Amino acid sequence: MQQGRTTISKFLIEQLRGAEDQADLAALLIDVTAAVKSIASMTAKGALGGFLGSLGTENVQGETQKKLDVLSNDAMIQACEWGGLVAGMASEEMDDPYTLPKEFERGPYLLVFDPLDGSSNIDVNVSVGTIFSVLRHTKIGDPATADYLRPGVEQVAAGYAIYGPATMMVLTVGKGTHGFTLDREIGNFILTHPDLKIPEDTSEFAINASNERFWEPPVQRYVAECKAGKTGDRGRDFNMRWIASMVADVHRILMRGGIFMYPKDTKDLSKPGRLRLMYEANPIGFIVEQAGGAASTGRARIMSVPPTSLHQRVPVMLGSKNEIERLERYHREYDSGEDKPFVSPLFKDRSLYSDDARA
Ligand SMILES: O=P(O)(O)OC[C@H]1O[C@](O)(COP(=O)(O)O)[C@@H](O)[C@@H]1O
Ligand SMILES: [Mg+2]
Ligand SMILES: [Mg+2]
Repeated sequence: MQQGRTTISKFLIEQLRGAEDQADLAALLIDVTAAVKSIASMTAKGALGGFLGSLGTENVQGETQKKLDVLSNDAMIQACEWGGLVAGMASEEMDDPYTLPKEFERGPYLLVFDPLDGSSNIDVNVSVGTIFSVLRHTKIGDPATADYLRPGVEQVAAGYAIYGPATMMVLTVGKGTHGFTLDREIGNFILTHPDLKIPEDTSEFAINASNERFWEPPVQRYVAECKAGKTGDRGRDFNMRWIASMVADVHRILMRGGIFMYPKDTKDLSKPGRLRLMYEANPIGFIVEQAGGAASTGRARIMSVPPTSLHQRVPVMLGSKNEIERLERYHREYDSGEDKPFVSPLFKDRSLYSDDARA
């Protein structure tokens, strides 16, 4: 290894010095990096690996599973089940929590993960990722589902890997958010982006605009104002991006600011959002907050939402603080009936609500 480079293990030992069960937590995170390396190698092989395509099975949320969803899930389990560091694991791809085989010692942590985030992108060779969250398990014996249902504020660590042109891991143990890049020649993650900070202001937003007609009015108001740019209330132009891999959108936000929204919509009233609280919103929320950003449902801090089920969905708005605060204000004004009837700034002069129209 070259002199002066900080490996992920060295970094973790330093960050966790003095913390409870520090060696165990560092060891668990290193096990996660082993899974990430094997997922990175599968995704990098693309069509040559025979890993692309669907399996023809569905996960608990009724989504068709890709081969790589299941292989990535297996990679996480294999890397983390044997070391005596976790008491159990739960994932997007498993209906119920995973119970460790009898022969493995139980450890002090619960690991919750989305093994492959953005997997609809895998067949088109666009960046995907893995998201994980670590909670403490204090009880004796194998955890029940209820033991996993803890709010995001109780996470002791969280992170994601992004399988892009470079494979990176971004993580937090509650002392800032830090990024590591996989050096494939030595097979190790090297600290390349210490202490990431999301700027408080931004002119870039990410949302799947095809759902616009299903959004609530505060989100419609926010996006319409961004789209109106210089000609509207915001007085400046905004840029929009949507990768459809949350990790990739969030990674951009950590690198240069911005906000990401997957709000509640009325497309399917049984779902209060698209993203899952336990293994998408909470870990990413922790990372974003530790980088100085904010993560909200529009009405509450994501990490304060009490989980009621393992695969619970939640509205997500996160990134540059001042924009998230604005979105929360729009929700408050809407809920209290304080805001004026929403009119797209694009049509202000011609709308029924404009002074001209009323005259
Ligand atoms: O296809 P849509 O509706 O734009 O949703 C995209 C969102 O869904 C997700 O792909 C959900 O994650 P999974 O791929 O793990 O199910 C996010 O990564 C992404 O932001
Ligand atoms: Mg996901
Ligand atoms: Mg997934």
